[in-house]
Amino acid sequence: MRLEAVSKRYGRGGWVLREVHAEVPPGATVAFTGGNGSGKSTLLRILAGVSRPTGGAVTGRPPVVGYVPDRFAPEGRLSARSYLTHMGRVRGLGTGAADARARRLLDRLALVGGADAQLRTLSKGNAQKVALAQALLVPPGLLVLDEPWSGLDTSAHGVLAEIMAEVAEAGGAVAFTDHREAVTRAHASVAYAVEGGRVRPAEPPAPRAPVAEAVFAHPDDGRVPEPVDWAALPGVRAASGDAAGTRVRVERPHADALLRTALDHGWSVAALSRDPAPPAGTPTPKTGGRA
Ligand SMILES: Nc1ncnc2c1ncn2[C@@H]1O[C@H](COP(=O)(O)OP(=O)(O)OP(=O)(O)O)[C@@H](O)[C@H]1O
Repeated sequence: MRLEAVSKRYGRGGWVLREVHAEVPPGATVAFTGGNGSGKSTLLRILAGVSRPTGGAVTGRPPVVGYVPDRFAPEGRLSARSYLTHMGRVRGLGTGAADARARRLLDRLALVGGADAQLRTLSKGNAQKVALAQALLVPPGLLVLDEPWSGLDTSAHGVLAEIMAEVAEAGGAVAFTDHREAVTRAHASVAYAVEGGRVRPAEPPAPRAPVAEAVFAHPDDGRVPEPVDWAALPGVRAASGDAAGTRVRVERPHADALLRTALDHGWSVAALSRDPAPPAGTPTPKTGGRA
């Protein structure tokens, strides 16, 4: 997907984006970084197709787009599960398939209050989990995430990183914004800087190193380890919890530092692999169908 000389102004206001050139290729994870008001959200809305550029062209947008806006404040008595099932049907799934997919996603994201929580009762972070689930009901060819880490709890950070990696590994493109350099470096394969409505390629993130995978568990002596924001540590690609413990994929040059951090926080190393298999359950993006 490509933006060519894209410009945007709202009504008769000043130019928010000027002559933007950017590429979001299949399999890439593209970060747009910049200060408040620089135009990042406007750019992501144009990428997602929910806002039209005033000038220029957008080409090659995949047919299935998942979009998570920076703010999602749903109203209403509908439960998260019913809402997602409805949205799944709007996206062309049968009721059974939509419901099953909704429940699996809400389980994976650990929606507090469960799938039957009413939308209007959700906290910011839990509403964001519903927005993310909605974007993934049909595996997207393009996943657009506006400040996706803000508001999410630590365990969801890991799941989000894992989901982004899965979409890219399945050949989809991911575009996201974040203010933090470390997050951009850990998760992006391509980066652009947005400043005053101009967009330029940022210093390319370090080439992707081979990964190792560690599983951290509670020690046998009954001590409770301190929480760690695994996804924010240097080189961490994904972190998630399962029956064995917390599973963290990290670029190999950062593996020793990760182990030190885990041990310093009272975690026990339950397993370590220098050559792990790709993540299970990698979805295949649809190349046709409704967006
Ligand atoms: N719907 C709108 N109508 C008018 N002006 C808007 C609208 N949306 C955004 N703007 C203006 O466009 C500019 C860029 O806003 P945008 O939200 O794209 O920036 P941002 O980089 O995402 O900011 P932040 O990091 O604070 O979310 C701002 O000056 C903002 O006031």
